[in-house]
Amino acid sequence: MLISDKQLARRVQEMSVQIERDFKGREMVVVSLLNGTVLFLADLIRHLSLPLRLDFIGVSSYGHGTESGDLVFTKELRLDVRGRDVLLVDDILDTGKTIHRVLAKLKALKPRRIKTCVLLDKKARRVENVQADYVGFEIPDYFVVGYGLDFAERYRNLPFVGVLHPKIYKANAKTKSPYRKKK
Ligand SMILES: O=P(O)(O)OC[C@H]1O[C@H](OP(=O)(O)OP(=O)(O)O)[C@H](O)[C@@H]1O
Ligand code: HPA
Repeated sequence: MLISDKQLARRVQEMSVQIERDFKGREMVVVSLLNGTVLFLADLIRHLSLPLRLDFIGVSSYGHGTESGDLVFTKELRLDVRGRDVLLVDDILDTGKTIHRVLAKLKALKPRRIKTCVLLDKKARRVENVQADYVGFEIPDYFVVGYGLDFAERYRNLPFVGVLHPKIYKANAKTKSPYRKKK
């Protein structure tokens, strides 16, 4: 275990206080990235008493491995963010490729401002020059799972953040993809 459920709860509450302060007086649009943000997002927004709208972008690049691959958008944003204050939420900032691409997409929609919020920041593997405005925890270079984060779509339901033992992903390298084949 790297981060306990109690540590997560405390930090998420602290992050919400910071966000409330910065977004006061404006209705924000929370844009959350699927699928990894499910638990973090649910805990974060229940602490926010500001008016907000919520939408999702589906984006995936890790598939059933531990390395970033081609980025695939699985769901597009439906809300209009032009002139709006956007809070972009993701579970982890790792290489930075996901947030970098999503930020470019969002900026093209002309919001008033975009603030980024991530639960975990793994600086060691960064390849894109991106930083988040709100960070829950900086973590070392481990492949982590739990509290929404997966390995091959498993472990998202763990209530804590844990480090995946390398023997799990090494053994899994030869196993079948969990995804449906494209027709
Ligand atoms: O900074 P990066 O190296 O781009 O990695 C971060 C992204 O990787 C994970 O998504 P993934 O592709 O695993 O999809 P998921 O959210 O469905 O798990 C995670 O949820 C982030 O969105
Ligand atoms: O460490 C990680 N764990 C799960 N998903 C991820 N996506 C990027 N880095 C990670």
